[in-house]
Amino acid sequence: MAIHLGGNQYGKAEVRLVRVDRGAERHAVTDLNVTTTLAGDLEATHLTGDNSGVLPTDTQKNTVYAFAREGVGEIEAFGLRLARHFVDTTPTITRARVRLEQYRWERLTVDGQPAHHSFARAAGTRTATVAYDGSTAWVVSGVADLTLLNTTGSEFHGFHRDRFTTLPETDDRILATAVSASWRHGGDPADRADAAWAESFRQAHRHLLEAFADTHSLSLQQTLHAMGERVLRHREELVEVRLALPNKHHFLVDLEPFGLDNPGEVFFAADRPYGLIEGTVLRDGAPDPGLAWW
Ligand SMILES: O=c1[nH]c(=O)c2[nH]c(=O)[nH]c2[nH]1
Repeated sequence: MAIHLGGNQYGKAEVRLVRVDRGAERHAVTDLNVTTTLAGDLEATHLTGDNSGVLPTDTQKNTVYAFAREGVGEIEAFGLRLARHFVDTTPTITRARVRLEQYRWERLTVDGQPAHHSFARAAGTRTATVAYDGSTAWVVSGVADLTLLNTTGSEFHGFHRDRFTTLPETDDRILATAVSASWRHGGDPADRADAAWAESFRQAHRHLLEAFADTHSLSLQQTLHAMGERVLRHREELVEVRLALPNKHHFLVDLEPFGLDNPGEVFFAADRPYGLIEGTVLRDGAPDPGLAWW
């Protein structure tokens, strides 16, 4: 019986990095969770324990910290620098993927003035995944855990019913979700400036929020499509948006046993189970994704 090694990759998961930029005016903080993943000619280590081609995961972790000494900047650009370094300087490594999560810190204000060095953790995580194969780089940016809620403007009715269906139809419900969204950049991201990455993120994030707020929803699926479509309509550098939207159900509480009505005011917020609505919205003619979703 012949047995052979299949696909494989390795790296350091969840390198927690906090960088303080000690500006003369005020400090800034960058708080990251970085995962590096390398692949290439690694058969020897798997088959014989010959580790001569293995760049240790410990070294990968050290590289993240050492590169941060020079500054981090926007996570997409930081990921590109790391991915290029691993492939371009390690003979056995032909592909690298760097995943970055950025936890957001908002500056405090004191007496209406921005604080010099004090911050509060803000909701939502900014994400980026960079892949590089020695010649081409792919970048996907995104957000995770962005919790949104509409108190009205959401309906759900006309759905298929069978003998197990009990869900009442509604023309007015709470719509709440925790957005995980990733958007793929088209073109060559190689030499994009930090300012361009920052603006692209800011605007994509804004359009997601505005689409959620603006869409009169007949289903969370429809809202998902509206969110992806709006990002692509406004951001020509982006070609694909993938969304995962948990439906954070809010059930109207029956107050009749207490002789009370409930005109859409008192809800039970269930945490599980939840509907999970996932989908991809693409620009027509979007380029091949290559390793973008690796
Ligand atoms: O927006 C929704 N989409 C569904 O597919 C669904 N299913 C369900 O029970 N509630 C909802 N809401």
